[in-house]
Amino acid sequence: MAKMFYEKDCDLSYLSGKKVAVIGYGSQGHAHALNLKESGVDVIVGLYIGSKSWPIAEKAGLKVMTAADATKAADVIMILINDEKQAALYKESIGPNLSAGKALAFAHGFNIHFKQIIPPADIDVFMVAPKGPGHTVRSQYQEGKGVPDLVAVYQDATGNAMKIALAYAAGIGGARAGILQTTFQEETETDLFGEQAVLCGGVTALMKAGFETLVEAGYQPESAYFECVHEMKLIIDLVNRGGLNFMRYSISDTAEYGDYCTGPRIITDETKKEMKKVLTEIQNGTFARNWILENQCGRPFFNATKKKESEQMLETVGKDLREKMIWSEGK
Ligand SMILES: NC(=O)C1=CN([C@@H]2O[C@H](COP(=O)(O)OP(=O)(O)OC[C@H]3O[C@@H](n4cnc5c(N)ncnc54)[C@H](OP(=O)(O)O)[C@@H]3O)[C@@H](O)[C@H]2O)C=CC1
Ligand SMILES: CC[C@](O)(C(C)=O)C(=O)O
Ligand SMILES: [Mg+2]
Ligand SMILES: [Mg+2]
Repeated sequence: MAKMFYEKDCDLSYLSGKKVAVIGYGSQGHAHALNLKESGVDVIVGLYIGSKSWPIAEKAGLKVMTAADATKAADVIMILINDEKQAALYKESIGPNLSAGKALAFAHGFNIHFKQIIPPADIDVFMVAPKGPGHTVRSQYQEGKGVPDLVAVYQDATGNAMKIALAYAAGIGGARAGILQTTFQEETETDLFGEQAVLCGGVTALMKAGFETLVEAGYQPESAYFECVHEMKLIIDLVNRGGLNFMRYSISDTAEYGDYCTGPRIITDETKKEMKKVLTEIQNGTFARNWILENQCGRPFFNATKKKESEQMLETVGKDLREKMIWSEGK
């Protein structure tokens, strides 16, 4: 049984009298910094001179400095810049400014697990990984809710690493939803697998294939968009609320019969075999090596695919439909 923590298990006072540096102010960075600040934590933001995030963080009322200065000033340093840039920043600005008893924190285990960052033994190293996008970590917190977090301790130099991690997770709102104890290895491998095979790669490929099948058969692209893309969230909201059972209670019996007959024809044994291959390539480091190399040679595949994907019909049709929705007015 997984070990879970909730608000009653977390003591925010483990961050009292401590300064937390949030390095990076993007999707996760803005959410962690603002949620912690509103939870009463002393937060600073670490960026680089010329960063486009710098004025945005300052406008939100946060004290901003370079990553090196923020590391010097803080007791807890949470690295929230892009995974592929973390090793270089650590080497240049963070590592040289760490001292015994500080804590280094991550929201994803990639750089520790794949040994791109090797911290000194006299500091705490922990992870608080929200299981959701940064903008949702922020909006859920503002609504009095939270996104579940995974926590893990890689090094416990002070003896308090887990207590500090739980306080941090509570400070960003995770304890309202549930905090699950894990390891850097489990978080890294499951997160990479989930985003590639299911949440991002799997879902977009499924929506695209459905959209294209309908359009190629002569149906209106707008109709295909509503059916295979827009409605996805509405169906998933029901799963989120009450599981597959509640979704199947809400949909028609016709849809439920089609779900049972056709689902296994779309996601077949072959698909599961490929999923296992994807997982193996994550576990044996092939994916990490490819991603690091892709960055070292200027991201040719990433950039070309991003351009092609952003120009596809599904995107242009969807943009037009979303702009005409009543709640989009004035945006
Ligand atoms: N996105 C998400 O929802 C999730 C992300 N994570 C993890 O969180 C971490 C952060 O990812 P994410 O929030 O997506 O990152 P983003 O790409 O959204 O933001 C990166 C931020 O880092 C800044 N930055 C880039 N390079 C440097 C540098 N050299 N020095 C200082 N600041 C720098 C950027 O500034 P500028 O604006 O100038 O580019 C920007 O503010 C990653 O480890 C990721 O795996 C975990 C869970 C979910
Ligand atoms: C699903 C993608 C994610 O893992 C996340 C939002 O949890 C990420 O790396 O952004
Ligand atoms: Mg994730
Ligand atoms: Mg991820």
